[in-house]
Amino acid sequence: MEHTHKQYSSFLLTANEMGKADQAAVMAGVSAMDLMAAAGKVVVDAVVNRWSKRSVLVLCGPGNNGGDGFVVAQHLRLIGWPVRLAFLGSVDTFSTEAAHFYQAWQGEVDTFSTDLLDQTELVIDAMFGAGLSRPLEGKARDMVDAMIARKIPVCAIDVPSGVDGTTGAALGLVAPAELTVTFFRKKPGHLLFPGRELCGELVVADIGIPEAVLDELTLQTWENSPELWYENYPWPRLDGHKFHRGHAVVYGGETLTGASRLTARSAMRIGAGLVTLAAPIKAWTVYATALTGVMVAKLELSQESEDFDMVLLDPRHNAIAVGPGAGLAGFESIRTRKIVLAALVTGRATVLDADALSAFASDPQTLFDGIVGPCVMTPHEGEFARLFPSLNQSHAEDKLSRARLAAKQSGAVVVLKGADTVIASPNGRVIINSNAPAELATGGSGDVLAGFIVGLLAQGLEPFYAAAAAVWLHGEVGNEVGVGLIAEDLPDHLPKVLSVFKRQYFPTKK
Ligand SMILES: NC(=O)C1=CN([C@@H]2O[C@H](COP(=O)(O)OP(=O)(O)OC[C@H]3O[C@@H](n4cnc5c(N)ncnc54)[C@H](OP(=O)(O)O)[C@@H]3O)[C@@H](O)[C@H]2O)[C@@H](O)CC1
Ligand SMILES: Nc1ncnc2c1ncn2[C@@H]1O[C@H](COP(=O)(O)OP(=O)(O)O)[C@@H](O)[C@H]1O
Ligand SMILES: [K+]
Repeated sequence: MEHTHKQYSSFLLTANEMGKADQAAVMAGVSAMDLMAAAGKVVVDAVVNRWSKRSVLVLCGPGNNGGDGFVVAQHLRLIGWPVRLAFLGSVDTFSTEAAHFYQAWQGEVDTFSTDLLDQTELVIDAMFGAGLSRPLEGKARDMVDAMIARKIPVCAIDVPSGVDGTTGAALGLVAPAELTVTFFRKKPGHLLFPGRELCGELVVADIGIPEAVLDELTLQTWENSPELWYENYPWPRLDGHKFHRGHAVVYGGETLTGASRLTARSAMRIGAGLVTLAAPIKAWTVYATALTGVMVAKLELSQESEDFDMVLLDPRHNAIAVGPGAGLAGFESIRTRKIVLAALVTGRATVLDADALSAFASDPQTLFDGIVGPCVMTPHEGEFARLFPSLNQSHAEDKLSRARLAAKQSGAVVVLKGADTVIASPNGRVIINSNAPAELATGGSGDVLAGFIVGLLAQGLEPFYAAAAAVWLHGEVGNEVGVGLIAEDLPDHLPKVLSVFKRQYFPTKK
């Protein structure tokens, strides 16, 4: 992925990177004073946009987040809003800019006391932003406790105080905001749970930091957006035929046959020229009766993995998916492992999902050693914990770092699924997905995702983009179907989503 200008809007900045962007802006001649003034001003714009005039309490912390709060308080006061301000810190330790806006504030400065909430209709949370280093304590904690109990609407500056902007973790107690206004670019913590939910509506505002400062940063984190991959999206060639669109092979298990059928249908829907489902002989009739456009290959009981090798002998079979319904009970687990290793050894693009991952729970290294070509693994948190026990959720690492480390450790693109799916490449690049609705939390929707990915791989999209595009389209289809969604709906609503995507990004394409 090149750092082209077009991709900049989906960059996400960690606290450290935001600090560097800030410094680079100052080096480029923008004054830190102007940045703080602009930050306060855009918060006021967002507040006025959302709420009518009402009595406001601005809670200012000891750092620059608190400095922003002083700017907000003064602006609101000047336009006639009833404003009170409480300050948790000392002007002596304020930065020059924050001290300047402290002096400019024309009202009273109260100390933190929960009594101040009595007549308050809106709180501006300017306690802590990017500089938060430990959970809130003492008066700040008491205040947050009372804000939560009284359910007073909150507008947070940069992040709700207590949320780590880089990881989305809540460092202790946090008052959820209805509106969060952040500056220049989103931060990963605005998209990762629980941060995403605690932010409420998120507004990203320009405060005068020049876009060019991004050139000086080595950025590796993006929000998923077609901006990142639409130029590579594999539309059919006008003069093409089906073999130009790839041939995906999906392994089907013996018992839960629906899973791999969903995968195969989804691979066809997203445009694979051909899809073959390779099924054990015992279940072959089920597959052969249920599938029409998808071809069904028969694997003899005595030599299943050899038969699978035979299917893969055809060099046109260029992408493989193993996992959905593959089977883990007793002997099935050994068979699933063999099928996975047979797929990987071909060096062809492979998607490993569900049972293909769990089958290696006792020996993940054998799986990682087998990865010699392009590979995408799509674990949910449970599968992830089995495969990467040292990185599981009970450890301190955040979702972004866990996915990144897992990709590095395994050599595969790792799609760590959930409401905030993270797509990580072994070279450190990471994409956070943000468009998926909760309705996708239904049996079989992961099987569909595996099908979308293998279908895009078959059409030649590189694994990181294929995973990102599939996850985004999966989210869009989820939104298109909406409430009442079942997994079966997803592939069949894809054409509508694809045509909207095509019209928007390729308005002149036939
Ligand atoms: N482009 C930009 O970047 C711009 C950034 N801007 C704004 O600056 C904000 C970042 O400011 P910041 O770096 O001063 O950090 P901030 O969040 O105010 O807190 C740091 C202070 O809190 C303290 N402290 C930490 N945790 C604590 C705790 N639990 N309990 C008590 N104290 C605690 C910490 O003390 P320490 O941990 O060092 O002891 C330190 O004194 C950013 O979010 C945005 O709003 C804008 O002005 C415009 C341009
Ligand atoms: N709360 C949620 N919001 C958005 N997407 C979700 C949510 N929960 C799950 N998903 C998505 O739904 C899919 C579920 O996949 P998975 O857990 O493998 O289910 P299955 O094995 O039943 O197919 C994943 O793509 C995941 O990211
Ligand atoms: K804040």
